[in-house]
Amino acid sequence: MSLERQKVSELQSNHLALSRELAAAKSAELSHQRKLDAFDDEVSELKKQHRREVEELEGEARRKERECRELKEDLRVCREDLERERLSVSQLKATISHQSTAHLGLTTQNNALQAQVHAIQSSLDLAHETISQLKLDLETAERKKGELEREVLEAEGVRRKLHNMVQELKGNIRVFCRVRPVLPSDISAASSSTSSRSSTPNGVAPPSPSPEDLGRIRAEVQASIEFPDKRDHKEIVLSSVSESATGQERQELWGFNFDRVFEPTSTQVEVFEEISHLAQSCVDGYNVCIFAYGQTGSGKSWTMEGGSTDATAGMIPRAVEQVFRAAEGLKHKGWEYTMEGQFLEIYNETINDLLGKHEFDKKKHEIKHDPKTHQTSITETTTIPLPSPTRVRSLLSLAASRRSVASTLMNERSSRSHSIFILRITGKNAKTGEESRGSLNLVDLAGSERLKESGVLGDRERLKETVNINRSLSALGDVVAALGEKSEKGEKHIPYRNSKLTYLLQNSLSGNSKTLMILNVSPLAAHLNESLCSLRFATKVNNTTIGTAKKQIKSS
Ligand SMILES: Nc1ncnc2c1ncn2[C@@H]1O[C@H](COP(=O)(O)OP(=O)(O)OP(=O)(O)O)[C@@H](O)[C@H]1O
Repeated sequence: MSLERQKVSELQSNHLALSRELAAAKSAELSHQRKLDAFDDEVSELKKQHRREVEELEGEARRKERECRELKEDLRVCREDLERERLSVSQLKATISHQSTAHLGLTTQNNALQAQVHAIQSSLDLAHETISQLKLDLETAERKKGELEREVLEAEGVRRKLHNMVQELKGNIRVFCRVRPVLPSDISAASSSTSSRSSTPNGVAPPSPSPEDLGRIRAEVQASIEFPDKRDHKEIVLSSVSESATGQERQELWGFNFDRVFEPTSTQVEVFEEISHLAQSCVDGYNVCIFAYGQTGSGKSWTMEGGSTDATAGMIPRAVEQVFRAAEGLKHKGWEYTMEGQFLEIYNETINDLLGKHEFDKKKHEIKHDPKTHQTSITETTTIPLPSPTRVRSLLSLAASRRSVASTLMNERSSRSHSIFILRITGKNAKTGEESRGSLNLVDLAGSERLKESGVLGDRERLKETVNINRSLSALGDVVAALGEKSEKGEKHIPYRNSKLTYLLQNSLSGNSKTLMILNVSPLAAHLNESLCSLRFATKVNNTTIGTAKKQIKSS
C-alpha cells in the first residue's frame, strides 16, 4: 500500500509537477499565443504595407511603361525628323553646290559687265561732250527756227491775202465732188437679190456666196468711175458700156471738172483740210455757206455730220472746232468772240426749229434779211450760246434726234428734209475798236433722186416730200443759173423766193459770202443716171460766178 501511496504521492507530485508544467505550459502558450497574435498583427500589417508597396510599385511600373512608350514615340518622331533633316541636308548640299557653280558664273559675268560699264562710262563721257556741243548747235538752230517761223507767219499772212484775192477774182462759189466707197451693205443687198432669184422653189436658202462670188458681185454693183488727175485731183470720169442697135459694144464717157474731187478712199480729215480755211474766214467776218448735195444714200450726212469717233467726225463738228481754234488764236491780238448756234430743218416747205421745245410745224417761222449787215434771221427760233465746241456736239445730237427721218427704197435711214446748222460769230477787238460779224451755214440737203428712182410713187406722204425736195432743189438750180446770167448780162431778177431753201440761203448765194457745194456721188452702177444728173447740176453751179465775198468788219 505504501507503495501504492508512494506511487500515488509520486503520481500526485508528478501530477502536480505536470499541472505546474501544464500551467507553465499554458502560460507559456498564452504568452506564445499573445506573441503569435502580435506576430499575426505584425504580419497583417506587413502584408498591408507590402500590398501598398506592391500597388505603388505596380503604379510606378505602369507610369514607367507609359513613359517608356512615350519615349519610344518621341524616339520614332526624332528618327523621322532626323531622316527628313538628313534629306534636306543632302538637298541643301546639292543646292549649295549648284549655287556655287552659279556664283562662279555670275562672278565671271559681273567681271565682264564691270568691264562693259567701264567701256560705257568712257563712251558716256564722250556722249556728254557731244551733247553739250549739240545743245549749242540746237540753240543756234532754234534761234534760226524762230526767225524762219516769223518769216513763215508773215508769208502766211501774204498767202491768205493772195488766196482771198484769187477767190474774189474767181467768184466765191466752189464745188467739191466726193464719191463714197462701196459699202458691205451694197454688196450684201446685191448678193441677197441674186440669191433670192436663184433660191429653190421649196424655199431652201442657197449657200452664202464665196469670196470669188463676192468679188464678182462687187465688180457688178460698182459703176465705172475714174480719177485721171492724180496731181491736182480735179477730174472725175464716168463710163458705161452698152450695146448699139446693130449689136456693137459702145462705150460712153462723161468727164467733169471741179475744184477738188475726192476718191472713195478719202478720209474726213482730207476733206476737211480743203475747207478749214473757210472756218477761218467766218472768224475774219465772212458769211460762209457749205452745203452737201446729192442723191439719197450718197454720203451727205456722213460728210456733214459723220460718225461718232474723232476720225470719222464730219465737217460740222470739225468746222465748229476750227472756228473755236481760230478765235482762240486771235485772242492775243485783242479779239474776243461770242458764238451762238441755230439748227433748222426745212421739211415740206416748212421751217422747223430743231432746237426748240415745241412740236414741229406748230410755229410759223419767218425769214428776214438785213440788207446792211447781210445777216439772215429767222423769227421765233431758238438761239443757243456756244461757249465751247463740246456744247455744239450735244446740240448736234439733240437736233439729230428731232430731225425728220423716214424710209424710202433708196436709203433705209433716209433724211427727207434739208437741215441747216447756223453758227454766228461776233468779234470785238478791244485794242483797235473793230467789230466783226461772220456766220457759218452748214447745210445737209435732202436726197436729190427723181420720183421714179425713189420708189415713192405709191405713197402719198412720201410723194409729197419728194416733190417738195425736188422743187426746192430745182429752185436752187434756178437761182444758181440766174446768178450766172446776172454776172454775164448785168442786173437780173434772182428767184430766191421760189423756195424756203433759196430764200433762207439768199445771203450765202448772193455774192456776199463764200459758198462751197460738196457734191456727194454714189459709186453704184444702179445710180449712174442719178449721179450724172447730180454731176451736171454741180457743173452748172461750178461755172457760176456769184461775185465777191465781203468781210463784215466795222471800224469804230
Ligand atoms: N465716205 C464714206 N465712208 C464710209 N461710209 C460712208 C461714206 N459716205 C457715206 N457712207 C455711208 O453710206 C451710207 C449713206 O450715207 P448718208 O446717210 O450720209 O447718205 P445721205 O446722202 O445723207 O442720205 P440721205 O439723203 O438719205 O440723208 C451711210 O451708211 C454712211 O455711213
